[in-house]
Amino acid sequence: MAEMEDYLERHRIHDAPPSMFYIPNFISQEEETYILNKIPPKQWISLSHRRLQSLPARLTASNALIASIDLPDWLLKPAAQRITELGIFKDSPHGTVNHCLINEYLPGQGIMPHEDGSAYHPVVATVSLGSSVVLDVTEKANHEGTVNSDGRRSWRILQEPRSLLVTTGSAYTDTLHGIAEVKEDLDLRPETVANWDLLGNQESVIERGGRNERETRISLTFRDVLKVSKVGMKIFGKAKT
Ligand SMILES: O=C(O)CCC(=O)C(=O)O
Ligand SMILES: [Fe+2]
Repeated sequence: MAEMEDYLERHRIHDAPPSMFYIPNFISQEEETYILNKIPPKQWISLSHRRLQSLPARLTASNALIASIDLPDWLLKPAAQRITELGIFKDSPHGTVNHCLINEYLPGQGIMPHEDGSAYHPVVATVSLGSSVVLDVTEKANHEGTVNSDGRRSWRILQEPRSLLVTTGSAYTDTLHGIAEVKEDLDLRPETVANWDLLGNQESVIERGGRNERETRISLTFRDVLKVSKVGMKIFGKAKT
């Protein structure tokens, strides 16, 4: 247990709001290919700037997960299981993750700055697949000693394929996160990338002159939805008896 805490602590992004953790190569290339091949090709919900899947089900209007089924095995093993082993969900209502949002971004696509909100226990674990991308994190409130022209501090997190990003604490509650709609991320260097020291492959960023040409990226965002109703299951059970 203490070992796992040390492990996580070594992956803390010091130059970011508390608390964010970045683990490169969280899954292997084989595991990445396995997951990508398992994503159901016909269940995408198309939005104007990306497409997504909500597993095991979409949340209701009141943010409840009505789940008669659990997350599928291909999300549980290895990804969700390994995330739970980190201990980051030990204080969450269900002690583990029960929901995964899958987002797909083509080059030039992104997501507007937003917060994930109160439907979830305030921990999100994001596995990145396929392409590197910069996540922009901006504090919500104005703050003294700022660097942004509008008076809010911001940080750039480079998420490499197969990495894990954990967002919790005030990073979850007091910041917005978004992905710019650009085909390449520019000016990536130790001074501009908050998690530079934790990257798995700094060399490839340097070799490309600090440019990241985006390819198709798929993110898996694992969370614990607070409100879970097994009503679907119960009705089914009743009907059978
Ligand atoms: O793709 C990502 O890394 C971010 C996705 C996200 O912010 C969300 O699903 O709420
Ligand atoms: Fe989000």
